[in-house]
Amino acid sequence: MTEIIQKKLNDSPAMRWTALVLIASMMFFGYMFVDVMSPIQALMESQRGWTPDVFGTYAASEYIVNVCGFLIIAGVILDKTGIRFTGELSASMMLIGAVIKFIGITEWFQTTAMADWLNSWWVSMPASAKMACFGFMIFGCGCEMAGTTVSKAIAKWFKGKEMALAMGLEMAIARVGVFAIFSISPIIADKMGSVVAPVAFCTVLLLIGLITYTVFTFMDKKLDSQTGVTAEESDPEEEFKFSDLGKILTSEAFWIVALLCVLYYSAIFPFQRYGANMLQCNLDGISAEEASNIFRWFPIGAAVITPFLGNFLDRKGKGATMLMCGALLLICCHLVFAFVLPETKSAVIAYSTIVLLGISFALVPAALWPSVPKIVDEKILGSAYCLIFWVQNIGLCFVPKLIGNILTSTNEDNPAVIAAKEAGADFIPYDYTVPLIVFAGFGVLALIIAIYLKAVDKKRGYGLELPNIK
Ligand SMILES: C[C@H](NC(=O)[C@@H](N)CCCCN)C(=O)O
Repeated sequence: MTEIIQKKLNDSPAMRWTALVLIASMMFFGYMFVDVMSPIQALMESQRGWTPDVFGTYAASEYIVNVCGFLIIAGVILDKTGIRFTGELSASMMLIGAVIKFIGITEWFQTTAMADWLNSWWVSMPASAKMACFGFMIFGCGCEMAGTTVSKAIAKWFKGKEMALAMGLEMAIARVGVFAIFSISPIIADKMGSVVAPVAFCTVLLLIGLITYTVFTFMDKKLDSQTGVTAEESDPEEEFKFSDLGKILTSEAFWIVALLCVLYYSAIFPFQRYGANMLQCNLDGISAEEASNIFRWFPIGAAVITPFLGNFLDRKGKGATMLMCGALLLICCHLVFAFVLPETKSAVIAYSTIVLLGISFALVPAALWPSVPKIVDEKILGSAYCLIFWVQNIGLCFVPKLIGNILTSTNEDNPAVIAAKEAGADFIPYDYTVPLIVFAGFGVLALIIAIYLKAVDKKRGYGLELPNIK
């Protein structure tokens, strides 16, 4: 008897890589929007009165609704409705949030009655900042939900194929987005003479992201029709149930990965906020722009290396070992920044440590996210990713504030800081030793958990050290 083997859409490399480009575009534009204001903080202060404190509140607003439980609901939505609906919902929320933020910072909005009312309470936060925070909260819900949806979509399209490479490429594309917006946001603001222009630009890009994801949903529908997955045919045994959430939360492997994730990323994304200033404080006589130029090799280094490590993971495995190496590198880098750089003030050491940190930022994400499908069932993968993001978001929301407080309190008696403040200097030479030790401390805990994960994997046989390509 002749068996007819039907080729599915994701069996074609061209089709599955096209799908990846479509979904990664949405995340590329999303990550651009996240950091659109970061390089124009000084302009926001002069044009809209956003002090560093206002900026801190604005940055935390991205995560606050997620931390309050939205990501748990997002996981249920993802597992109950699937990647097509959730992706569209996420992209739409990102766009709606962006539009609110755009309106909030326009010249026109500042003249409205609503702005007068917003200015009448919590007066240290200007009306523009309150509206921007509100928009950023909605955007943040969409962006994090999109991040988990994209991981689930890649796991679906690349299972048994180049899954880690695809996840690595998606993250690399997103990091290039951060690099790109750091470079072009000040140029657009300068050319158009307003902080509104870069935000408007990124809002339009988010609309394009919604369109690219919509195109992907048609491809995904076709894939489902080929694999025979339809709403009517779905097996009740295979359907997501609320009790599955309990299964995830009582799984030891889930908590190991979630804790590793929050500890590692707490020493990365919050550090990203202070990194350029830390370099300026530790290298004598360099400008903020020169410090940023050194620092931007960090996301770019990670972007270049992540796909190669993803490819290595697909073919050779060694995921748990990669997590350990990444955490170890992170500790070494933060300790070099804390103790070696202030003594040597060497640009070579600064550059090489930034590149090494970039390698760490490639090793851990490249191994962490593709490991999740190995420890949880596919039907609860969306919820698992969302719950991991939820635990991670708690760190991302509060660690920047913690580091800010530590930086302020450990520099209260610093003569150089006092003198610079008294002189009204633009640049304050902070001593970053204690915040950097705290970052290294997160790394030490992450390393201990990574070692434990490797031992658990050996005992339970999750296959974290095995290649993905079968
Ligand atoms: C894939 C992973 N993304 C995350 O961890 C997000 N929860 C946080 C994104 C931060 C920007 N808002 C990554 O980028 O490695």
